[in-house]
Amino acid sequence: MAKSLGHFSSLVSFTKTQLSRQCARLFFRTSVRRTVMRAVPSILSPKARDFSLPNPSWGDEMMRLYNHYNQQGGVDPEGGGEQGGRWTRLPSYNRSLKYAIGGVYLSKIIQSKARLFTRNIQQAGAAFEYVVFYTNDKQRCVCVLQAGHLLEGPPGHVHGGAIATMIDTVTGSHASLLCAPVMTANLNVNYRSPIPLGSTVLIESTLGEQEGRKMFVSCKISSSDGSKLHTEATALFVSVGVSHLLRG
Ligand SMILES: CCCCCCCCCC(=O)SCCNC(=O)CCNC(=O)[C@H](O)C(C)(C)COP(=O)(O)OP(=O)(O)OC[C@H]1O[C@@H](n2cnc3c(N)ncnc32)[C@H](O)[C@@H]1OP(=O)(O)O
Repeated sequence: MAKSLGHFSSLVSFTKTQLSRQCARLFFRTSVRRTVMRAVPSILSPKARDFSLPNPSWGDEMMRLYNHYNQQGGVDPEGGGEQGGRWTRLPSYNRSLKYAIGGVYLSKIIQSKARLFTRNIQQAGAAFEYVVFYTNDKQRCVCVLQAGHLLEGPPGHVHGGAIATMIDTVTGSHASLLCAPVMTANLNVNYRSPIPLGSTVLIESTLGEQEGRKMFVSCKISSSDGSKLHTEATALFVSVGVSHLLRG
């Protein structure tokens, strides 16, 4: 009797062990399958969100200027000829890496949590809402910026660091159009009049001299009707090899 009870209890414990192993295997397989099923479409997805397209947070002035530059080839009201006078919208992603060939895939593998400073706020309209256009000859860029409430510096006005960030972004995007990758070597900013929080302004970037790897760019920020000058800046960009970025 004692012997058969012993057999029974060892059979029960054997069955329990088998069952728990089977369950563990099943759970592992299911959870791995679930993880893979979730990850694969995102890794294979060829599309990155383009942040420079309108969203519901864009106000009337932002939309008016977006349409002005985007529609009908966005003919430059100041002229500049057929070649230089038409505007093309620059797409905008939340990582610089996504601009490279295969970058959308790479960005999911390399430092996958990294995000471009100006495109990392979840709430639309809270910080930097902007779109950049460039002329066909790539000599000029214009950015329409709507400055959200999270960019406050002095009460009711935009933080100087946020303004410098946008100047770096626009002139940097401009220089990148000509020779990527580039890094900012020098940035000089003159703040002439404060930018009201929530307002829409124009950031204009003009290509200056190019000397070897160096690109000089000038920039100004003005009110959307052009009546007030807010900021003037100059920047120097140096084109670098990819190895410079990997070295850190
Ligand atoms: C599409 C994506 C959209 C996103 C746009 C966002 C744009 C954001 C851009 C950034 O914010 S980059 C981050 C801030 N910048 C840095 O962290 C750069 C740090 N500095 C460096 O990595 C190097 O110093 C630099 C790449 C700028 C230059 O190093 P190099 O070893 O490649 O060049 P080198 O020092 O030999 O200098 C090359 C030329 O530039 C000149 N140069 C370099 N730094 C300078 C400087 N600070 N002022 C004036 N000239 C400078 C230098 O004199 C020389 O002139 P010459 O060829 O005539 O001799």
